[in-house]
Amino acid sequence: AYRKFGMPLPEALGAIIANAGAGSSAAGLATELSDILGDGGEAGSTSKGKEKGKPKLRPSPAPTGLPSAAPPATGVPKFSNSTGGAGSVANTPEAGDVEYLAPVTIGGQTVNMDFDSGSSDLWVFNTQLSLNTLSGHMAYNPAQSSTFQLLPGSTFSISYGDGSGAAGNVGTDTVNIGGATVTGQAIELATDVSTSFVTDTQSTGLIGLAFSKLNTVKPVQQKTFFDNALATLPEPVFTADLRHNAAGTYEFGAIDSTKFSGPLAWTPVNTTSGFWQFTSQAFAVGGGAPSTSVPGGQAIADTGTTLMLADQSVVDGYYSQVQGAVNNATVGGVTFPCSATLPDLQIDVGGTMATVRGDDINFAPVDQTGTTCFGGLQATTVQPQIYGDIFFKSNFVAFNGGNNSLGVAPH
Ligand SMILES: CNCc1ccc(Oc2cccnc2)o1
Repeated sequence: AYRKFGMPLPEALGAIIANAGAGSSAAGLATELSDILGDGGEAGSTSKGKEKGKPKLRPSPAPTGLPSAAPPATGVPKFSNSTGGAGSVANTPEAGDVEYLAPVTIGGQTVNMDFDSGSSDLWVFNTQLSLNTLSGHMAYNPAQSSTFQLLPGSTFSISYGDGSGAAGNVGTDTVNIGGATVTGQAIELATDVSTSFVTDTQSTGLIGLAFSKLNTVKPVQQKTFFDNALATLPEPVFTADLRHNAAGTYEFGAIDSTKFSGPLAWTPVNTTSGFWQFTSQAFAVGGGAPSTSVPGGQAIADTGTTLMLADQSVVDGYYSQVQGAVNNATVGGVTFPCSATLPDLQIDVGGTMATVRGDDINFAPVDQTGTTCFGGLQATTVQPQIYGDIFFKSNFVAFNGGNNSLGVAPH
C-alpha cells in the first residue's frame, strides 16, 4: 500500500521559492522559506529588488471554522515530547465509506485528517499551496502558530498504493488528538499534492500510524505521532473503531471494551516491512470449510485503504458463492447484482478466524439504477494482502506499539 520516491532537495525547495520569485544558495533558500512560513526568520531576503520581508501567504477563504483546541493535559514535565494523556476522537466516514476523517489540532488549529495505519507521514494542506489547490480545503497556517518551527532543509515525498501522493517541506509543532498531545511533532507541509487529494476537500491530509521506519522525511527521518506519544500514553496502544456510514472512534492510550464484543484476539506483528503485518493463511465462506493455504499468507491492517485487497484464491473462493458475481474489467474488479445476498467471510488473523460481514462486502453500486454493485473484497497480486476499511467495519482493532501486536474483536 505504499511506495516511496525521492524528490531532489533543490527541486523541492526551488518550487517553494519560485512562489516567492527568488532563488539563491541553499542557505538563502532556507531563509526565504522561513520568511514565507513567517517563523520569525529575518525579514528581507537575498533576492534583489524585493521590499523588506516576503509576502506572507494567506490561507484561501477555505472554510476553516477552526474550533479551539482541546484543553492540554496538565501537570506533565515540560521536557517530554508527549504530555501523557489518553485521547479519543470521533471519526466520520466520507460518503460511501471511502475514507475516515477525524479532527487533529496542530498548533491550535483543528483540521480533519485521514488516519492511515498503512503509512508513516503526517502531512497537511497548508498556506504554501496555491489558492486553487486550497479551494474548499481547510489549511494549516504555520505562520499563525506560535509553536511552529521550520526544519530547514527537510523535505518529504510520498506515494500511496492508489497512485496518489504528496511532497513538500517540514517543520514541527504541537499535535493534540482528543487530549493526547505531542510537542515537537514533525508536520510535513505539502507544496505538491496529487489530484485526488485536491478534489478530496474534506481531508486536510494524512496522519500516518504505521512504523516510523517508513517515514519519508529527508535528510533526517521523523517519527509518527504514535511513536512520539508511546512512552507517555497510559497504555502503548491506539484503537480503530470504524463503522459503515456512522461515526466511530480513534483512541490513543486506552482500549474501550464497550466498543467490541468478547475478548480481543491478539496476534504478533512482524514490523520488518514497517506495516502492522500479521499472518493470514486461511479463509472460509459463509461458515463453510476453511481453505488453509493462502499464498504468501501475510496481511497488513490498513485504515487508509478503502477496500479489502486479498489474494486471488480468497477472492475466487468467496465470489464462487455469490450468484451473478463476475470479474468486471470495465469497472476494474468483481461486481455482482446489488440484490445478491452476500455470505460472511471468515479470515485468519494470526490463528483466530475473524468475520467480515457479507453486508460490508457490498461496497457500492456502480450504476445509477443500483442494479450492479462493486465488491468490497477485491484481489491484489502484490503481497502482503491489505485489510482496509471493509475489514475494520466488522472488526474493532487495537494496535499495541508496546509489544508490537494487534488485538481484533467483532463490533
Ligand atoms: C483517493 N486518493 C487520495 C487518497 C486518500 C487517502 C490516500 O492515501 C492512501 C491511499 C491508498 C492507501 N493508503 C493510503 O490517498
